[in-house]
Amino acid sequence: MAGLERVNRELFPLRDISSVVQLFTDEVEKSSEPDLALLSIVGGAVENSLTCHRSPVMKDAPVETDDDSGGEFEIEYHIVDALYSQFRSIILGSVDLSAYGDSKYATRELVKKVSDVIWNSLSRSYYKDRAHLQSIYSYLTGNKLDCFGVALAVVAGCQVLGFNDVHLALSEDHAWVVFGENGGETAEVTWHGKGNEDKRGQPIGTSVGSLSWLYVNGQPVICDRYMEVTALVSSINPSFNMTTDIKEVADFQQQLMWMLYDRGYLQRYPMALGNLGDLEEINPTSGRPHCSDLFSQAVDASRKFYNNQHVYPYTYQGGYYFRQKMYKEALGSWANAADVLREYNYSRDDEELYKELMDIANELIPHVMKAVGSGIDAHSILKDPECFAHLLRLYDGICQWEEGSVTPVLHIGWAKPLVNTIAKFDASVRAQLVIDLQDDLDEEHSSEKEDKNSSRSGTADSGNMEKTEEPSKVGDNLNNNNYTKALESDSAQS
Ligand SMILES: FC(F)(F)Cc1cc2c(N3CCN(c4nnc(C(F)(F)F)s4)CC3)ncnc2s1
Repeated sequence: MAGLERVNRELFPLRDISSVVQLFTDEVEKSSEPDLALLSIVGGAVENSLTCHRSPVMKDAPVETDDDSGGEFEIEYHIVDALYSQFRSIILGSVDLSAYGDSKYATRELVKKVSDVIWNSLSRSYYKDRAHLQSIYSYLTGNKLDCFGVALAVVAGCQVLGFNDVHLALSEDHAWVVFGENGGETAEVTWHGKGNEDKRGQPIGTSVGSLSWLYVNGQPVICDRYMEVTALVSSINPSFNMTTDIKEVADFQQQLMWMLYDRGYLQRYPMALGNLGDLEEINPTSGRPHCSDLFSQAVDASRKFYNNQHVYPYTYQGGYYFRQKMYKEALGSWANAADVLREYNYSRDDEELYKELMDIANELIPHVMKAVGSGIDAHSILKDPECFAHLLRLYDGICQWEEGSVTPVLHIGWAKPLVNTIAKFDASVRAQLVIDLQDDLDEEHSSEKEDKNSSRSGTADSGNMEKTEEPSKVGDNLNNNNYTKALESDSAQS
């Protein structure tokens, strides 16, 4: 049954955010499942009308516009109805259901067919990373979708065909679908990254590739219809250009996210909690949890539902602390992010995460060292052994990420900022370092990476190094090898 009959036509034409929020609220509160195609079309229409021909407000100083220069959009019912019918007819017209048996559950062939229908109707060549390509509105009006948008459109297409077992599966940098009687089947439906052959139709690899962050060690966010609405709302993009956001779109997204949050649809979705935290940091909603609570809820959700295998909750949180100049807490979050990495092998599919860690290690931390180096910070980081421990835990986690990986992670570009950073810490702090040598340390080094999923999940927690029967005071050793000379010469230069 076409979703539009049930839509409250009095809301149209949609002229303000509250009417669009009402439409989304009606959809998630109605007895049957929310209609993904309808919501993606409406959300995309609002986003595109406000970001693609507007007078922008500066990203870091959203000005309250008393006139309605910011909020002007008008979405007519007949436009939404036409686009919705167009999507339905594309899907229903291309898929001959009789060819897929009479099972009420989707088959791999059916999922692949829907993916082909979307895939083959995309423009030949366009800049895939551009903003505003995530919605079915973009697909219908511009034949363009980004990687996430293709996956969402496939799930929406399967919903049109009546296969409500097909759901979105999300890692931190990829999307695929689950389907079948108990959702036990998986299938690639979109591409990933640049220059990689797509694997559409194939199940998610169980090979060594599945030890890469890209598939989050078998801990993806498996969506139900409501979490799929959360994913499409979370993918709303308020950017006008690299430096400017459209405040009305951010407000629109924020209000939708709180509506979904109140219904529990962000509870098992760490990145959505992180996105809402970012929005709240920029523009706090009175009476709502503080953004730092949302970042903590994202961390807790990853620990509770995903075996702490997600990295982004810690980098969302670390980024927040960094912006608030809470540098010790930032180092702690970044070290916790690196603890997650230990479980993974670095693979060429993990570039996005590599860039994130490069930025932390080689841009943000040097910035912290400069900021505290000028002595303004009384309880200086540089005299605090726990900060030093966080820093070492961060780098040790990156090293362990590299261990057993076919692709190296670290290179000289990492070593120079590292040496500089360590050199900034007081010698007295470095001398306090006691390395906790586990008895089985040498066995661990010889064991294959496969053991990663076994014993290592209990890695160092807050970096407190306990005394063991054979402590080796690294501080002393530092003074009689060329490592120290490197430190001294380097610090002499800086
Ligand atoms: F589907 C893919 F392939 F696109 C993978 C997904 C990404 C993503 C997301 N993102 C990606 C991470 N992202 C981040 N923004 N800041 C981040 C941090 F580095 F600060 F942690 S991570 C923005 C929102 N937000 C909600 N859901 C998803 S599903």
